Amino acid sequence: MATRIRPSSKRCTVIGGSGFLGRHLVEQLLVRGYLVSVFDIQQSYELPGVTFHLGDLCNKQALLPALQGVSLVFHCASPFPGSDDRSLFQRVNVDGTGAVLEACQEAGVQKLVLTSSASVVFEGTDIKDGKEELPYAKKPIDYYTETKIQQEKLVLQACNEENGFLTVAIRPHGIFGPRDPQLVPILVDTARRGKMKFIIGDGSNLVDFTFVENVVHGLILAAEHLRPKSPLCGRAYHITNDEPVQFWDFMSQVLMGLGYDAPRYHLPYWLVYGLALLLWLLALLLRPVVRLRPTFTPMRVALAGTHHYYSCTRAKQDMGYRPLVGLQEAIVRTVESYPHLRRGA
Ligand SMILES: NC(=O)C1=CN([C@@H]2O[C@H](COP(=O)(O)OP(=O)(O)OC[C@H]3O[C@@H](n4cnc5c(N)ncnc54)[C@H](OP(=O)(O)O)[C@@H]3O)[C@@H](O)[C@H]2O)C=CC1
Ligand SMILES: CC(C)CCC[C@@H](C)[C@H]1CC[C@H]2C3=C(CC[C@]12C)[C@@]1(C)CCC(=O)C[C@@H]1CC3
Repeated sequence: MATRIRPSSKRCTVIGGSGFLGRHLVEQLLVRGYLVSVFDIQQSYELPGVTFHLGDLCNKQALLPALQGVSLVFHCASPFPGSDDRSLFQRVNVDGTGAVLEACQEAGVQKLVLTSSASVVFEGTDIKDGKEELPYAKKPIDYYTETKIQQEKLVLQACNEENGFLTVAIRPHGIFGPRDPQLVPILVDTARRGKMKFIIGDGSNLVDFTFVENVVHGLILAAEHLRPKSPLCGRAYHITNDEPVQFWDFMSQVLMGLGYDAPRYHLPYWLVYGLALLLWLLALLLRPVVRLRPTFTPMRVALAGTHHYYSCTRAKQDMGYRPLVGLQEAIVRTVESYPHLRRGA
């Protein structure tokens, strides 16, 4: 029988630690004195003191060596949300999370902090100051959301104080910041192709965009407040910048900060949503012949044209969460971090 290394409370593993959020988390954990290992399907950087374990999280045997002697695990891995590959989402977010749970328990891990998403309650219609009590989306808007719901349920149900295995889910919304491969790059690419001229709807819809360092702070607070009998056990927490902003104002600030024109002309929401739906169906039908990747997916149009902002009161009460970086400073720091995406660069 393999000998189990005694877990140290400052030793942790970040699954998905090569990704955007995961790498910011790793960097902050090091600053706060943690010993960090990364488990990921790829290695995107090197940092002194960080051990990388490469493998697929769906493979429990591959995970086990990365969890030896570790008391705390952060799970931040997921396929790209814009993908249309249903079986990949099912395999990684659902079956893979099952493997993570089994491996954690087998290795004697005491705490698992999942990065879920506030989108688990989003059905494409307005959410204003949404609390964690909102029911999961009955008709999830895409495969990403569908499998993030199942993933969160699996993780929260696995919380078992008697067995000494505690779990909590953090639900960020619209993460942005330096090195984000999604929000700013997609926005700039759309602008460079001349498709960022239109505002979907009347432009007054409020949303949450959350600076990556605030999400990291929420994840670490969650880990540190997750103890036997604490209110965090088996619960979900919204983490936002606590400063809802008009979607199109935010987009315009980022675009103008990088030297692009802000969108000006309005298009009716339902028209654009209907077109996005048609395009999505067409892409599905043509998939055996050609792989179309529409920029304006139904999910993105819904996110661009509705209110979706969430209350983080529960996180404030139970773990003393406050955003560390305000929205304006976060936008400036983000824009400055993308010199290569500036107009004309
Ligand atoms: N970005 C956002 O706005 C939001 C993100 N989230 C959640 O935050 C988490 C982190 O997201 P983010 O940092 O943006 O995503 P990234 O894609 O940047 O990071 C995810 C990492 O996980 C890796 N990965 C994917 N599949 C596997 C696998 N089977 N085994 C091991 N590693 C794997 C990825 O590798 P590769 O790149 O090669 O696939 C990547 O390195 C996710 O759980 C996401 O659902 C929640 C709310 C908002
Ligand atoms: C083309 C434009 C209409 C929109 C360009 C920006 C979008 C790429 C982003 C705006 C809101 C973002 C967002 C996510 C991904 C990137 C955006 C669609 C998520 C879907 C990422 C994963 C989540 O868990 C929820 C996020 C909500 C906001």
